[in-house]
Amino acid sequence: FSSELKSRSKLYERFLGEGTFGKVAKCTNLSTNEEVAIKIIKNGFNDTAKDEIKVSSPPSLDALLSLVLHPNLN
Ligand SMILES: Nc1ncnc2c1ncn2[C@@H]1O[C@H](COP(=O)(O)OP(=O)(O)OP(=O)(O)O)[C@@H](O)[C@H]1O
Repeated sequence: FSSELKSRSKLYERFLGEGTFGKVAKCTNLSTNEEVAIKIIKNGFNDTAKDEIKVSSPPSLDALLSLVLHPNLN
């Protein structure tokens, strides 16, 4: 997959690991020099990947407070 990553201006550096849904590679964004981990999702796991992106987005302060202050919790 390294040629595809290069074409998106990311430099593939090394393989980091493999999970159930895909492989993870360490890359550098050549326009910002930022180091990133890129997960290449296996075919057939598109929906799972979308769920994972939702989970990794930080919740808002309001969302966290609504959990802490929920009337059913002591
Ligand atoms: N941001 C990261 N930095 C360094 N290594 C990472 C990073 N993300 C993933 N890895 C490596 O890639 C491996 C696979 O990650 P991935 O998220 O695909 O699977 P997992 O969460 O370990 O397991 P599963 O897919 O079963 O949930 C990890 O075990 C880890 O070694």
